[in-house]
Amino acid sequence: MPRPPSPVPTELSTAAPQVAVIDWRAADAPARFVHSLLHTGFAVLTHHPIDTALLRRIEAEWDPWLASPAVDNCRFDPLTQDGYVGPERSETAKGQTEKDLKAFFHHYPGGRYPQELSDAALRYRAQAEALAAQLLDWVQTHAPEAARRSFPQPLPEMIAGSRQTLLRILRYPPLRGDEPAGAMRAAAHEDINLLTVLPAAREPGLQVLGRDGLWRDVPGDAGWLVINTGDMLQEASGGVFPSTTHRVARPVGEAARRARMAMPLFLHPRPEVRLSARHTAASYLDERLRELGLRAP
Ligand SMILES: O=C(O)CCC(=O)C(=O)O
Ligand SMILES: [Fe+2]
Repeated sequence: MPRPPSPVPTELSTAAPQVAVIDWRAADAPARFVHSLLHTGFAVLTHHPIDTALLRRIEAEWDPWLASPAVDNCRFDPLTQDGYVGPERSETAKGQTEKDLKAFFHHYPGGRYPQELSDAALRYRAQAEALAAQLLDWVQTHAPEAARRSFPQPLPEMIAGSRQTLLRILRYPPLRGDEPAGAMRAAAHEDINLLTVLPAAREPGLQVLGRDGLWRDVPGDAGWLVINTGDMLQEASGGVFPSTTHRVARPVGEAARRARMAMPLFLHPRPEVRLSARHTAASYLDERLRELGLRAP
């Protein structure tokens, strides 16, 4: 007797959409990329044009630099928003109480850059910015009609000539064991900008919050590129593109003894660009930086 078909497990029928892994060179990459952003806020690209040897070089020189006294010459300036922020001052994500277990350096075009380091991070920045602009074109072309009607101007025009795009080089130090119980490497948060380009870190930890309320690891083999939408794209699209909550989980076991490096590029419009009836890019950023404690209230 043939067996009756087994019922579809409920976990499957209610499963949140998965982050798509897409070959950047494929003819259908733009449409699949935008589809994944719409449904998960994230997409992962393989075979992309960013030089991965350059990324390894940046890790090798910035890992010791971010843990050295040299950072004292380049501390964060709240006016220019660039420079080094140490673990003692690090961000407190919106709605969280513990500081993140991380140190980072912010770089803006024409801004400060450690003179003792090579220009590897600047060369990566140029590559990531060019790719981000291309991906924003993909979003504009394949956005649903409702999002396109909502954009106050075409997305590529919002970034033309922008000097607000931020390169952040992050070092999450090895855990010492005395960290506050609730502290994460990066607590649950959303990014503020339009799109984020994030080369997959060599250490695990990046997780995305699904619509079902479950945390899932973002697929991220070495050499892959993680892209996510930020609050500004959500705002400009009238909520059609979600800005998805993500975090970097606190490591356990062997991984806790290793530092983790990451280098997201946050694509920002020019400050005067209107995102919605309520906000320009500048007013939106200002509100969010105050919440993060990176600008005086
Ligand atoms: O370290 C990572 O992989 C992600 C960092 C991140 O989400 C951020 O800095 O906004
Ligand atoms: Fe983030």
